[in-house]
Amino acid sequence: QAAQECDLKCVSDLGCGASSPVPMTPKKSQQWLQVVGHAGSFHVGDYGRLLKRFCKREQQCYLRLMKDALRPFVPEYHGVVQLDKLDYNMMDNLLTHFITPAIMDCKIGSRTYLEEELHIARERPQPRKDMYEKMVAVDPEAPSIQERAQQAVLKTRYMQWRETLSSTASLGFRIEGFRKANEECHTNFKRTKSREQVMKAFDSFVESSTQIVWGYLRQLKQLRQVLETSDFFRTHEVVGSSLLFVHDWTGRTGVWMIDFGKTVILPPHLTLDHRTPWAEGNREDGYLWGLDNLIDILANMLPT
Ligand SMILES: O=P(O)(O)O[C@H]1[C@H](O)[C@@H](OP(=O)(O)O)[C@H](OP(=O)(O)O)[C@@H](OP(=O)(O)O)[C@H]1O
Ligand SMILES: Nc1ncnc2c1ncn2[C@@H]1O[C@H](COP(=O)(O)OP(=O)(O)O)[C@@H](O)[C@H]1O
Repeated sequence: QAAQECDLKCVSDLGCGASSPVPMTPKKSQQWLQVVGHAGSFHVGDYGRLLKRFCKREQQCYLRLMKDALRPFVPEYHGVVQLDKLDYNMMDNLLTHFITPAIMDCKIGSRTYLEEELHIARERPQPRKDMYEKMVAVDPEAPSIQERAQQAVLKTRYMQWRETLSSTASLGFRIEGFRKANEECHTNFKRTKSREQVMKAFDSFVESSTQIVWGYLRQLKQLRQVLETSDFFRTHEVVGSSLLFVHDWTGRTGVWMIDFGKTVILPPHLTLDHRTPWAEGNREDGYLWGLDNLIDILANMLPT
């Protein structure tokens, strides 16, 4: 995807107590690649930073995350900046310290739309033609008679269909796409559903390197431990968020949580364990259930 270098105007700093340190990375041309996600949302900044189109919900999450035990597992957040009259959230570019990295985006959780989106779909249904077209491109038989007549589907219906077609519903995560160091890009995982299919895709991503699998497994277990104690995690419905896996030929690995555009704070009386199955109203997102399955699958890729 195209990304461009830019001169920034800082419109708001971190009023959250997080330090805004002296840049550790020199002001030089930065490398960045987008695996999946909305096109045109990002710009590459200086000093190893990345700009993502401003989303208030995501900003609020990053401000809270900068004060939470999860801080080491998310990109460092540097406030809001303006570029060509548009606002952006500025964060660390996670690829900065890798050499020609391989990158994978894994969407975690058993539900990919917010409960509030379900309410809106009921109150003000807005069938979408673009989603109908994406659906029939994968499976011409998928739409119902009514959907076929309208040539349109509701977003929540499309999202549920994507969940059951992939491993989201059965394993609590799905591979969205990856890019290998040799620039090979793989994004055709809409039907990757079984443990065996996921394992095969993962093996291709790490090019059968046991050392890399070990590295990721260690980091995922650390992340799980921290998630189980995090105040942020206990008090938020985390939907549509991904784990970004990055490694390079030196054997270095890194896993970070990204994309908090659909992560919302819960009402004060409610907390989640992220493992209980979702039933409408309980707000559970299956995040830890998915992470448990992911860890189990990676562990099974190692020699016994
Ligand atoms: O992956 P495909 O099948 O193309 O479907 C996409 C993803 O589910 C996006 O979720 P994410 O951003 O988590 O990857 C979602 O964005 P949001 O739900 O975040 O908006 C898009 O909704 P629209 O942006 O409404 O089209 C939807 O079209
Ligand atoms: N902090 C980051 N550092 C490096 N790459 C990133 C970072 N954030 C996002 N990306 C890249 O951009 C892609 C899309 O990011 P995401 O936040 O999920 O966007 P969207 O909300 O449009 O889905 C990721 O798969 C990854 O390749």
